[in-house]
Formats: sequence, structure tokens, C-alpha cells
Amino acid sequence: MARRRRIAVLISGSGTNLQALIDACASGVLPHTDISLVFSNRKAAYGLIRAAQASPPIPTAYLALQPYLKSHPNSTREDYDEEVAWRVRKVSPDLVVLAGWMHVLSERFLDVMEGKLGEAQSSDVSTTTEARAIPVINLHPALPGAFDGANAIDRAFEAFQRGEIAKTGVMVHKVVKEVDRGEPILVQEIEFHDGESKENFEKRLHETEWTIIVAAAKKVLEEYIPVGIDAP
Ligand SMILES: Nc1nc2c(c(=O)[nH]1)N[C@@H](CN(C=O)c1ccc(C(=O)N[C@@H](CCC(=O)O)C(=O)O)cc1)CN2
Ligand SMILES: NCC(=O)N[C@@H]1O[C@H](COP(=O)([O-])[O-])[C@@H](O)[C@H]1O
Repeated sequence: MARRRRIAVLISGSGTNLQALIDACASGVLPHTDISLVFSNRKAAYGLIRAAQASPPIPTAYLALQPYLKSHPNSTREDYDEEVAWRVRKVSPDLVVLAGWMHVLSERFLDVMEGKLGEAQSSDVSTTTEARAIPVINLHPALPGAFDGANAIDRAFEAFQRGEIAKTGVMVHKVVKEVDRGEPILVQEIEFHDGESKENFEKRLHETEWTIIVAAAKKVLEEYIPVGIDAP
């Protein structure tokens, strides 16, 4: 009997994309798959409530950058990133999904996910990482190379209003050090409609996100751990 597949989801906000993943696991669209951790860098992230209200409830964790730095004198942002990575690695996910995670991750996070670092250095996390590399993917509301970084939706809509573009899109890509420059996994273009309100445009875009994030997770999980194959 093949073991179930595990996803860890990193969030910072309302968690509507997390909810899409929760629903996909529950409905079998993501077969034999569980979300084993929802991690937030913001205490008020509603996605933490979504996880707690899932059936069964999904374990959650929270760690924000500034409180971490205050409680760890002389620590750096990179130390924080590595701490986050060990806490995520502790649940041995098969896939890590950044779903509205609004923090740029340094290489220290990626090195831990790739299995390049040895024992956890943190006092909070006692684990020895296997060498297994864990894929990390990110949902970004823009086309490859178009509007990297934060506030991509607003920037794209404003560019359309200036007559500079006629379409934008949503992508899920592999996470690398360079923000939003990882290899695209899935891309969905979205046309702008003349006269359409920003609210309606955003509604269409978010609905596209909810579909593509599930499809991308399914694609990556199948590549790494096809259903029915015993995972490591
Ligand atoms: N190394 C990488 N880290 C992250 C990636 C990535 O591709 N590589 N994707 C982002 C997600 N994201 C866009 O998709 C994004 C999120 C946030 C920011 C940003 O400028 N964050 C600021 C803080 C903003 C805030 O707290 O409101 C920051 O980190 O200082 C840029 C891009 C996730 N990380
Ligand atoms: N650069 C990353 C970025 O802008 N991510 C965006 O944050 C929102 C999170 O919504 P959610 O918390 O409801 O899933 C989504 O629109 C996602 O594309």
C-alpha cells in the first residue's frame, strides 16, 4: 500500500489558494494527498483559521521575521529563513507550496529544502535531514518575467489601463533564489476586457489561481511520487 503524499503550504494571508488545495485533497482531485502543515509568517493570516477548520484539522505553525530576530540576538534574516525551512522539513513533505507567502526566501531556505545542509542548527527543531530534495513551488499572479515581486495584480491592471498590455496571467513556478524567475510549471494567460472593473478582473484571476495551483501541485507530485509508487 503506497503511503499518502504530503504537502506543506506556506501562507501570509487569507489563504484562498490554500483552501483550493484543502478542497482538492478532500475531494480526491489530489488523490492520496494530505496537507501536513500550514506555516504562516503572519499571526493574523486567515489561512491559519482555514487549516484549523479543515476536516481533519491541519497542523499549523507561525513564525514572523521580526519576533524571531528579537528573540535570537545577532540572528539574521537568513537565519530566520533556515529556521523556517527546518520546521517545514520536520513534517517530511513531498512538496512545499508557497501560496501567497509574502517573504522573499534566501538561499539558506532553498539549501535546506534541497538537502544540502546537515543537522538542524535550531534548538527548536531536532531533526537530521535526509538528503532527499523537496520541491518548492510558488503561485504568482503574472506571466513569466512580466511583473516579478509583490503587487503584480495591481501593476498589471495599471499597465493595461495605460495601454501597455492586453493580457496578463497566472503561473506556478519552481522557487529559486531569484524572485519569480524559477522554471514555470504551469502558465495560464488571462485577457483583459475593455471596461471591466478591477474587481471583476481580480475575481477572474483568483478563480484561475485556485485551479492552476491544484493542477501544478498534482503535476509535481506525480513527477516525484506517482500514485501507487512507494515514496521514500
Ligand atoms: N527566493 C524566492 N523567494 C520567494 C519567491 C521566489 O520566487 N523566490 N516567491 C515569492 C512570492 N512572491 C511573488 O510571487 C513575492 C512575495 C513577496 C515579495 C516581497 O517583496 N516581500 C517583502 C515583504 C513584503 C511584505 O511583507 O508585505 C520582503 O520579503 O521583504 C516579493 C515576491 C515568495 N518568496
Ligand atoms: N508574489 C506572490 C503573490 O502576490 N501572491 C498572491 O497573493 C495572493 C494570496 O491570496 P490567498 O492568501 O488568498 O491565497 C494570491 O493572489 C497570490 O497570487
